[in-house]
Amino acid sequence: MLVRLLRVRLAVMNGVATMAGYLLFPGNREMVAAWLACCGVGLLAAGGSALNQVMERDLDRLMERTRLRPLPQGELSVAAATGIAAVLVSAGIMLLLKAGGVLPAVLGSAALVWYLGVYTPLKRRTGLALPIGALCGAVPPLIGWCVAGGSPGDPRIMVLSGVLFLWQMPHFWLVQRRHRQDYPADAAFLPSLPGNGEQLSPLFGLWLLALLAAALLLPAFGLLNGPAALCYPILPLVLIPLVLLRRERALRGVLNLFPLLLTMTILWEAGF
Ligand code: HEM
Ligand SMILES: CC(C)=CCC/C(C)=C/CC/C(C)=C/COP(=O)(O)OP(=O)(O)O
Repeated sequence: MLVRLLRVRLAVMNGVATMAGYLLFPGNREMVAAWLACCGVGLLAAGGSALNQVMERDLDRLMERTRLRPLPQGELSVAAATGIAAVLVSAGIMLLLKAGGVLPAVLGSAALVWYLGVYTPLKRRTGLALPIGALCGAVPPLIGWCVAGGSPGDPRIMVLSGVLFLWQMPHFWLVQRRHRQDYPADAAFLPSLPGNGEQLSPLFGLWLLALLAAALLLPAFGLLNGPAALCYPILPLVLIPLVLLRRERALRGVLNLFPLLLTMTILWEAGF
């Protein structure tokens, strides 16, 4: 039940993205702080998921994909879910404070407020909620970078956060297409985004090309060198034939792994 409430895989992947930001910063390898940051972000994302489900329990009841979640199923009360979220969010903020001081904790709190206070309400009104919500999803690498000693305005971390920002749109569009029955064109909530027809919309392909171009900025900016930079283009280039062959299930699987595979390349570059 808690796995469904906390969306553990999504929370863990946000922790992985935090590690990518930490390892991208050259030199610093204080791994205790790195792990504290990863766990802090993961706890914040998990707590955010629980509060998001408290706020969306009416919508979750309507969708096939979400109707089995603990609140629509009556497995958990609103008070209990809110209490669990409060513990997780408090713990997450404390871990970020311990990992890197006030700035990471403020960034994490701001991302959480954006997710719950901007993205979640906007979802009911406009499909533009997606790119707006993707801003908070691009914050985890920034948190890792700042914990490692980087400056939040450094172009190098802007490239990595920008890649994660761009990735979130095709990531969600494929989820939405997989559950298209939950997103009818006339949905009173969560208006469908372009690209929800039978075929993948040209917008999906264009957005994926933008993601690939942004991803290739990492070796281009010297953020990846040596063998990691040589092998790295394989990662985004695998996506192109999957789109052309319309292998959506494989495309969704590879795309969902994209943040993990990107982090592993940065881990390789960092000499682990
Ligand atoms: C606006 C941004 C995003 C939206 C709208 C979005 C939407 C979704 C949705 C609807 C699901 C399916 C969840 C379910 O059915 O229970 C999902 C799954 C997932 N998301 Fe996202 N997501 C976003 C950002 C992110 C970010 C930033 C990450 C991590 C870096 C992430 C990682 C994942 C993972 C790992 C899964 C589970 C995939 C699986 O179960 O195989 N997502 N996302
Ligand atoms: C540091 C920190 C807290 C960063 C934020 C990480 C984070 C929670 C990003 C948002 C991910 C997201 C929009 C998930 C989809 O929610 P949804 O409500 O659209 O999914 P649903 O349709 O399955 O309910």
